[in-house]
Amino acid sequence: MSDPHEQWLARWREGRIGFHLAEPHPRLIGYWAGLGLAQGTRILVPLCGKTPDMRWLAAQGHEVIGVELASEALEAFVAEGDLPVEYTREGDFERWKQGRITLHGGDFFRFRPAMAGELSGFYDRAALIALPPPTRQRYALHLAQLMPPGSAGLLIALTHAGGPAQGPPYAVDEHEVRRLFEANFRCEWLRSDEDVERGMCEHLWRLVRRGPGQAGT
Ligand SMILES: C[S@@+](CC[C@H](N)C(=O)[O-])C[C@H]1O[C@@H](n2cnc3c(N)ncnc32)[C@H](O)[C@@H]1O
Repeated sequence: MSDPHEQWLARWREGRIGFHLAEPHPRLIGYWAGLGLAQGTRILVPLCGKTPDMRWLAAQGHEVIGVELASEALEAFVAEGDLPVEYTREGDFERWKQGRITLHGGDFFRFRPAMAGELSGFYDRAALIALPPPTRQRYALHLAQLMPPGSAGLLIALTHAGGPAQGPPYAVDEHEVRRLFEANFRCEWLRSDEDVERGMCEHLWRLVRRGPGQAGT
């Protein structure tokens, strides 16, 4: 079974979702306000799974746009919410809308700017680091296509204590974050946190989308 999409769908079917956290991520709670994004602005959560981070963002007054391959994850997410759900299909994508949260079920790389609407921010936890090396370059470019100049986001990357290891999660160090994103985003490292038990270190970044003519150095 080498199809990466099928591998993720199988994980969801079989409940192998150790990456899922029941509570909003502490770094999201601690650092989101620092981006200065107003209430009502629209935030993209790529490869969202069923993370409660989306409900936390909606509770801050944002419109939230999640994109996820596994419908199972998105069905589980809306089932945990209290508000009524509107379900539609559009081309390759299924769509669930619940309050301020709209979930697009399908391949992130087929998700187009017109489907997202005017985005102001993004939040990536366990999205970039879920992808193998060649796909990460594609991801960084696709994110840049979706995010307009001046928009900003948080990225949580990760390294393994013992050096590179097979993923997911894949190790993505500072050098790689800058190599992938610097051309289109100003990258600012915010902090690193070691998780001794898991032998990993999480790195928090703020990324700001550059405008035309502001290419990275
Ligand atoms: C490690 S999980 C992280 C989920 C979520 N961000 C979280 O913090 O719980 C990565 C997710 O990406 C989804 N995924 C993988 N490839 C994808 C793609 N091409 N398009 C959309 N979702 C994808 C998987 O199904 C999985 O739910």
